[in-house]
Amino acid sequence: MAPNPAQTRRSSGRDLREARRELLHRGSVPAGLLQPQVARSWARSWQAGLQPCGRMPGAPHASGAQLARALDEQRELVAHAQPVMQFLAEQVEGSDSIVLLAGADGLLLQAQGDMHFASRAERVALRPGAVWREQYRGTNAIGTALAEGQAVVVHGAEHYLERNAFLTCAAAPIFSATGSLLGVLDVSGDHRGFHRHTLALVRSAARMIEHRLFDTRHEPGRWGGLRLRLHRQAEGLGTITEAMLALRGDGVVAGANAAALALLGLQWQDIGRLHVDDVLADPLERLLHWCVQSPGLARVVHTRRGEALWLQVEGSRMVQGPRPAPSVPLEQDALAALDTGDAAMHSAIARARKLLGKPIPLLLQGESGAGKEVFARAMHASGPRAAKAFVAVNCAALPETLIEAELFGYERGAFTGALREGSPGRIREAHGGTLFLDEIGDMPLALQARLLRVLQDGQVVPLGGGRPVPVDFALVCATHRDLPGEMAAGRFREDLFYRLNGFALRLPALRERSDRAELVARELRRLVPARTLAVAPDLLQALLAYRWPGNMRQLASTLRTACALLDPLDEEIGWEHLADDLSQALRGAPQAPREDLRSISLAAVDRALADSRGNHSEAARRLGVSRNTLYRKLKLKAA
Ligand SMILES: Nc1ncnc2c1ncn2[C@@H]1O[C@H](COP(=O)(O)OP(=O)(O)OP(=O)(O)O)[C@@H](O)[C@H]1O
Repeated sequence: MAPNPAQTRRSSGRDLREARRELLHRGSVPAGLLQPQVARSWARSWQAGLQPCGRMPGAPHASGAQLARALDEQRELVAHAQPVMQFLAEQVEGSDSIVLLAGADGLLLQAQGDMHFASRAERVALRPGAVWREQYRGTNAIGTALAEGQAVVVHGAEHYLERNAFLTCAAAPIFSATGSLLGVLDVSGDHRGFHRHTLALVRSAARMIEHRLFDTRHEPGRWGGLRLRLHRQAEGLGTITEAMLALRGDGVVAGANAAALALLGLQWQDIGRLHVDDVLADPLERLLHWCVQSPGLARVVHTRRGEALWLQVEGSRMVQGPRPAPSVPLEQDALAALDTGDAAMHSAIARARKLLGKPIPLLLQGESGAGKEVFARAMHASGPRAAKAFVAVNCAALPETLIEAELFGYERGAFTGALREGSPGRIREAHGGTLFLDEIGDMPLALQARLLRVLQDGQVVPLGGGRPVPVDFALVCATHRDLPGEMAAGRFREDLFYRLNGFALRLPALRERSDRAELVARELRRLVPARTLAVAPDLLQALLAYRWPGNMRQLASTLRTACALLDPLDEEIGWEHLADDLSQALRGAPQAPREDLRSISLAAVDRALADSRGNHSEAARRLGVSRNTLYRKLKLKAA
């Protein structure tokens, strides 16, 4: 295991004095005198314009009402943290220390422990309501753990502000099941009482909170999917060292704890993307079967890497029951969730829904970042193949030789560098599920011929020979290229085009969508569920008028950055939360075509016609207008 930076040797008093002198003289942190985490934090504190000595710079402090609101918004975290904090306070009793809980914004929410020390801590505002982000208070365990996303000890004069040098603090971040930082748990005390074991204690306590949060959030009945507990030993199941995974009904890994990431070699980015079949050799159907047959029974499973693990699986009735027929749309299935009020999107979703479960290949067109993959995933999750794999292959991202092996698989020893046991290939992995071929327009001609054969024959022949294997999958392809143009230029096979293009759907570019305000609001709710954020009115206007060349991808990343830059008590996103280049682009933004009455009414006509399968009487009825009015509008449209 890699040594934890927080546990390596602490700097001596001389090192720290020397480092501080250098910082004040040269304005940079000297190498080698400080622990790496502390050195990085000193550099950030200096860059934030903080002076190590002298008067304390201004730092925000929540009013009673603001603190009460923060406690209410984060009540789940606070409720689960409380008993753990009490346990921790008992462990450090008599050591002149207090236990603190801070939110992800550095706002201290709760304190427990030694009242005598608490009154000393009050003098440096180490109490609920104060904000301990690094930018206000320099290097400190809470702020530094938040900035680094790691457990950290900040001892004595390692604190950037000299006034905090009487403290020794150990803090560990608390993560949600999807990897977002929920807060920090901290033990702060008099620096003379420093104990090497405090950090390990705080880290275990943070794991306990994560474990409790995970467990209750994914309780069968409350969570509609499966909850998996995994451990190398049967006795480890049910303890806080167990790995936990939450699976959606379609098998996508929707949540994990840190132990699961370590045990299964996953990363936070994999959550929401990986299917359990990519992780475990035992397929989803088997897990579902066990869940019904003997929930909670410990069994042995194998990971894709071949390791044997003990597993307990539990799930709600919803997962165990038969899936609803695809023709009965659920109120809020994944496709419905994409319908945020734009007419073109609504019509695309309505038409896509009719294709679910039918053997018609779909060709998704739209600009880069418009959400084609998100749309394809939503179709998969809303259709009858949801329990099987969704396999996405980006044809532009791999060199020709690799795509061939990646897609069609290979026999053992087929080429140098191949896995000894061979590989089934992505097409076979999609068997029963959905194969999503992104950037299909970039597929090399030779592979187009092979793909065509697979689609015609319904079987795949692995590289290096071997017997053909029958495959059955729903096919969704996406491209932002003009395929007819590519065909005319001889870069795309016509016969393949007609095979792929069972039905073409074009997703609108973001600038064409009339639901941009709703998309902004939804994304903010998703990013910061605990707070109600507003956007400054002039900024909102600029966001809505901007052309968004990167579409949803660019909008989502802009809002993510803005939320990261918010101060803890901010309730509004303003220009200061945007990167300079985007601010500039927004201020000089050429306006997107305004949503005028004519285009709104024509979009409504399109939508009504799509919903009524082109039946004019039905469409007129849906619109609440006469057939003559509808014909007039259609004439206007054609003009
Ligand atoms: N409806 C949506 N709501 C919120 N975010 C979305 C939505 N659709 C897409 N996004 C965001 O945009 C990003 C890009 O989406 P996606 O990969 O589906 O686009 P794409 O059209 O397939 O892009 P490319 O052509 O470049 O592969 C996603 O990672 C997601 O963050």
